[in-house]
This record gives sequence, C-alpha cells and structure tokens, in this order.
Amino acid sequence: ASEKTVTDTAGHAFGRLGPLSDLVVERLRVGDRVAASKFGTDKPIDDPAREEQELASVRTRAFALGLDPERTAAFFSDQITASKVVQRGLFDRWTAHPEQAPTTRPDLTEIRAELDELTTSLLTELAATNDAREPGAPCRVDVLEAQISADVVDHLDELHRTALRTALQSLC
Ligand SMILES: C=C(O[C@@H]1C=C(C(=O)O)C=C[C@H]1O)C(=O)O
Repeated sequence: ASEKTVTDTAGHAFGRLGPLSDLVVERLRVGDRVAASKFGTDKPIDDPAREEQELASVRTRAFALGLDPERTAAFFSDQITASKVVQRGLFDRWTAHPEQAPTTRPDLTEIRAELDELTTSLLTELAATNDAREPGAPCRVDVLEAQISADVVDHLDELHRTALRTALQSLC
C-alpha cells in the first residue's frame, strides 16, 4: 500500500489567498517529516547555513519575478520559523509520549528537495497574488479567511494552527 500523501488529505482554503495558504499548509506538513528525520539524531532543528542559502536564493528569484525581494524574504523567513515551531512542538510531544514518536526516519536530503520544489510553487503563487497582497484591510481579511478555513478543512491541530498563524503573519 502506498503512503498517504499530503495531496490525498489536503483541503482547499477559501478566498483569494486560499491557494497560497494551501501551499503554506503543505510546507508545514513537510515540517512534520523534517522533525521525524531529525528526532533522535544529532541533527539540530536550526540549520542557519541552510536557511541563509534559501533566503539568498528567494531574494534573487523574487527580483526576477517582479516581486519585492525583502517582502519575499520576510515571507520565507516566516515559513522557516513556522517549520521550526512544528518541529519543536513535535520534539516535545514525542519526548513526552515516546509511543507517539515516529518509527521510521525519512531522509532529510530528499525532504529538502521537496521543500525546494515547494519554494518554486510558493514563489509562483506569490507572484499570482501580488495585487491581493497589497498591504491593507482587504488583504488582512483575505488572510483571515484563508487561515480560518485552512484550520478547518485541513483539520489542523493546535500546534499546526499556531504555526500557520506565524507563517501568514507578514503576508499583507
Ligand atoms: C526544514 C529544516 O529545518 C529548519 C527549517 C528550515 C526551513 O524551513 O527551510 C531550514 C533549516 C532549518 O533551520 C531543515 O533543516 O531542512
């Protein structure tokens, strides 16, 4: 039997920022597997060198897409922070309840390749939502709509809801 993938279970968040929010949730879910790849190893949750490399890359690519490099880097910085919220939360959960800890350890190199693909999708969606993300009240309403609907349609637990708020905090 094949493993259940994110796309099998993912819902669709509402509104103009729904598709972007779906990708953000998908990236948070990858964070679960990052945690599983690191838990019980000496790999730290924080990898500043990898983060720097990702942010440098998105700055360059943002410029080429006509996106503001600093705003784009801030968005990806939030994605990284949110992933670490998930990772820390799961480490705490698995330490307190070892019976819930993962029994297989996915390969971090493969997961990072998936994250790189998600970066491309996220950049495309940021470009597609550039007008909707003009700072102001309409954008903030769209963010709330996407966020609250994602909580429900993706059945997010408290930890992932918190991480989603972090991930969407500087969209407008
Ligand atoms: C996801 C990882 O964990 C952390 C989060 C990162 C991210 O979300 O891109 C990058 C490096 C780490 O600080 C990872 O190590 O790849």
